[in-house]
Amino acid sequence: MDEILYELRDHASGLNAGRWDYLFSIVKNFRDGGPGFVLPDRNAVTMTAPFMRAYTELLVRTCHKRGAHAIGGMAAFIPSRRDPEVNAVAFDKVKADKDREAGDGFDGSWVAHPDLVPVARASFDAVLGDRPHQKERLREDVHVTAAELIDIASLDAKPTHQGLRNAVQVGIRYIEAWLRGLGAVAIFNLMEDAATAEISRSQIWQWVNAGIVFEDGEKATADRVRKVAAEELAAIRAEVGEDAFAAGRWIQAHDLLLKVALDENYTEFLTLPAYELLD
Ligand SMILES: CC(=O)SCCNC(=O)CCNC(=O)[C@H](O)C(C)(C)COP(=O)(O)OP(=O)(O)OC[C@H]1O[C@@H](n2cnc3c(N)ncnc32)[C@H](O)[C@@H]1OP(=O)(O)O
Ligand SMILES: O=CC(=O)O
Repeated sequence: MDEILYELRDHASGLNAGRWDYLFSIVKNFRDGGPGFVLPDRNAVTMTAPFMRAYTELLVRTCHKRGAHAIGGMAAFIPSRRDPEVNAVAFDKVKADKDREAGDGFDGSWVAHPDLVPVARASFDAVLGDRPHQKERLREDVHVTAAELIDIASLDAKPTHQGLRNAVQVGIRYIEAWLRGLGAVAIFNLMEDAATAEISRSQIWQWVNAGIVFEDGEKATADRVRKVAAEELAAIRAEVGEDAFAAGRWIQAHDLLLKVALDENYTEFLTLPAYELLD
């Protein structure tokens, strides 16, 4: 982070804790690093996981040492103007996330949706008051080692069959939207973008290649992934109806997900083969 700030010194005002890109980088770079690097279901890796906390606190310390702003990351929860229950969950989750960031020393944050601006603002105002930032908090109490930044083995959670299904669902739905020109999409009330879709397909790749055994005693195999993907494609077809299914790019999305999740040679970015499918 010191090097990034140095190189961008004439252009950057701070660093953003891009949590999803960070998580994708971790899965991607350590995908075949052995059992100690197998991540549990994506939704079980929250910002309070020790290695995520370590990296965000180090970001605050590094930025403030250099006089740069530490900018918080994007919580995935999307509010809904139509569903008060979904809205309440999103507001609660985002409030907890922004309270943590403001308490940890971030100077501001990033939100996915305009309705979350007042939520984030309230969390930061409670800590900052009238101050525009808290760069004077140097966080010299933060001492993070390289090992702590990748301490995945300390996570309690394990990959689950439902986590595999969710990764397949999100992967197909996101790639289908991407092929129609969308970059960020709300799926199951969570913000999905290329980084979160990359996490989903890379986790499938990692679980299959590591031969993970799920809680039901079944192994993660390519056949199991294909079966789940076929079931999910059928469920989507029933959900959207024949006309919308035919008008969408569902089959291409299904096929591409299987390719980037199961090909023995891990594809560097899922968007590379996806670009070849664009009109
Ligand atoms: C993980 C990462 O890498 S994060 C970085 C990439 N991700 C992003 O930037 C996500 C940005 N957010 C979004 O794209 C959207 O909020 C979505 C796709 C998640 C949800 O969008 P929608 O389904 O359109 O949300 P919704 O219907 O509630 O929108 C309500 C209104 O707010 C607008 N809106 C929603 N998000 C945004 C935004 N980020 N900025 C400006 N306006 C927005 C909508 O256009 C809509 O406006 P309208 O009432 O005039 O039509
Ligand atoms: O780019 C944003 C992120 O959270 O990753």
